[in-house]
Amino acid sequence: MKKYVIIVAGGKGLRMGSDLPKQFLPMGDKPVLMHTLEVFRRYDETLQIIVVLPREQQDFWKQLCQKHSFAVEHTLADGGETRFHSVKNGLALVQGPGLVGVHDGVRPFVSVEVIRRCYDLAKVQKAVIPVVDVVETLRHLTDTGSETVSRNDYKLVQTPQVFDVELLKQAYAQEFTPFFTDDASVVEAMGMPVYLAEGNRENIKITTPFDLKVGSALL
Ligand SMILES: Nc1ccn([C@@H]2O[C@H](COP(=O)(O)OP(=O)(O)OP(=O)(O)O)[C@@H](O)[C@H]2O)c(=O)n1
Ligand SMILES: C[C@](O)(CO)[C@H](O)COP(=O)(O)O
Repeated sequence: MKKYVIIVAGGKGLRMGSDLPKQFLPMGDKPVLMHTLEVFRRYDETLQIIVVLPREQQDFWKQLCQKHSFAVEHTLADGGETRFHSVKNGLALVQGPGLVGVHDGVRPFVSVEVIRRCYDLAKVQKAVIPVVDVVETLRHLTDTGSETVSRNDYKLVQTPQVFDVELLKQAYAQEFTPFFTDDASVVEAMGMPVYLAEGNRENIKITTPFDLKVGSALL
């Protein structure tokens, strides 16, 4: 069965507040995005990797790849206005049946085991996402204040989110709404169930300078 991953790195990184887009920030000996691609290549030599980057950053990325002698084969797609539009641009390069994962370029600490688990389960379940437990107490904001809710009723959602190709293409043909904050929400909007798999706690999304410090410690 043919397998693809769309690695989205088309955002602005506003919360990082750095001049250099966060996917290119160095972590250890190489940029964040290279770490991410390497985990997926370790998972599967034959996986077709599609990286989504803003068009104006693509030449810079190619220069970085040369500088680091980065040999993980991939194709490039143009970033879009939102994550939804970036995924849609990547999906346009996916031809033929199979499984397609969507992964945030700024989640370099996903484990090979979690990637494998999600792709393996998706062969049967068609739509699989990695999740982890909430480890802190959660409060819900109400009109009058706030109230404790049961954390056992919630999960934190990670990527890669893996789908049957046809299903994800159908889902992404829908009109965009701001409610679509991940790929599962897009698939669910068609009335399709999403299967939860165990993620890994280190699989953080590098969003703020603090996350970058945590990431450097995790290397
Ligand atoms: N138009 C967009 C917006 C986001 N992303 C990607 O989606 C992932 C998760 O988004 P987030 O961490 O929020 O990245 P940014 O949107 O870049 O960050 P911010 O919200 O702080 O600007 C990132 O890999 C980001 O590059 C994307 O490909 N295209
Ligand atoms: C897809 C995601 O990483 C799952 O947790 C998350 O929803 C991305 O949100 P962002 O606002 O685009 O960072």
